[in-house]
Amino acid sequence: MKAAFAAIIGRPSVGKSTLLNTLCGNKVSIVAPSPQTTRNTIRGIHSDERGQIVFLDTPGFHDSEKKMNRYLKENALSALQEIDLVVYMIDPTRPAGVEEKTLMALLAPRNRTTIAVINKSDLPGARIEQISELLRSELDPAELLVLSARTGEGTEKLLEVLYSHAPEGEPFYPPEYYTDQEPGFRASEIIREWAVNRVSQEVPHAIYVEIADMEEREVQTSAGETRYKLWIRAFLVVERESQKGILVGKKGKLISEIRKGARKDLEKIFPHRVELDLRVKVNPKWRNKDPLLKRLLS
Ligand SMILES: Nc1nc2c(ncn2[C@@H]2O[C@H](COP(=O)(O)OP(=O)(O)OP(=O)(O)O)[C@@H](O)[C@H]2O)c(=O)[nH]1
Repeated sequence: MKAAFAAIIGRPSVGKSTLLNTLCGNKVSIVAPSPQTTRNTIRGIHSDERGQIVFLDTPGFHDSEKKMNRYLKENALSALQEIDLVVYMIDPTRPAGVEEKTLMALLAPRNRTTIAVINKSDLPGARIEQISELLRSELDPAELLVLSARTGEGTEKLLEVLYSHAPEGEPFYPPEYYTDQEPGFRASEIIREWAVNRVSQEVPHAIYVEIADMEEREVQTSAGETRYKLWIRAFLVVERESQKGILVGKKGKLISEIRKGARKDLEKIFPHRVELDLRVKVNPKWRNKDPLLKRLLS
């Protein structure tokens, strides 16, 4: 089995998110808050019989050009310490510019395998030959691939190359973290935790969380790009009206605090922005209602 942490690095709009979506699918993958990575967040995971590649978001490299420059100046290469493989993406329809050269100089392989990927091969006007030459002279990557993250052409080959360079090892994350049921359960646990920690006496025991809806929605950014957000509609269910009043709080202050806190934590484990619609409702004596209890405990 192979297992590796890989960073996808490149200038803004080079196609990093598109590539990740193509490689890992858009399905919501939930990640255990595991200590495996400290400075990087997980953007996607690919697992199959070959092993597992965990794609990491390296802070700073993908923000605005301005932020990226500042980041490069501060030379925080330490963000790459935990990484086995670097996928360096380049857009052959744009002039290479200073940023690109700085990035290449920074990434020029030291103890790490760098795979150069020329994206957007489907576009006319892609100067693939010139960019390949530049990559060979400035970066000297272990592999050089041409692909289209959008159409998927060439992306299977990239996976092959990644697995061939990945070190031997057991998967970092068990596949059951990525099943369809799991995200709902984890989401309800996070919301419940925020609620029970904000109330006292008998109220915490009277609360359960019902996830009414959970879906990924496409959103168009102002730049006309497609992003995904996770939309969750959930209920905090209590036994009595008085408990509902406590949870809602004065002018809805408490429920709003719970919602905001839970949302932040949900965004730590889901790869998308989260929108949380959270309400309180009463289900009298739910604890005595056997079928419901069975469902909750099963
Ligand atoms: N034609 C074509 N367009 C692509 C391809 N890959 C990405 N794009 C487009 O390029 C734009 C930027 O893609 P993203 O995946 O958002 O780029 P990104 O690198 O994640 O961008 P940041 O999050 O800003 O760093 C989008 O409009 C994509 O649809 C490709 O292979 N071919």
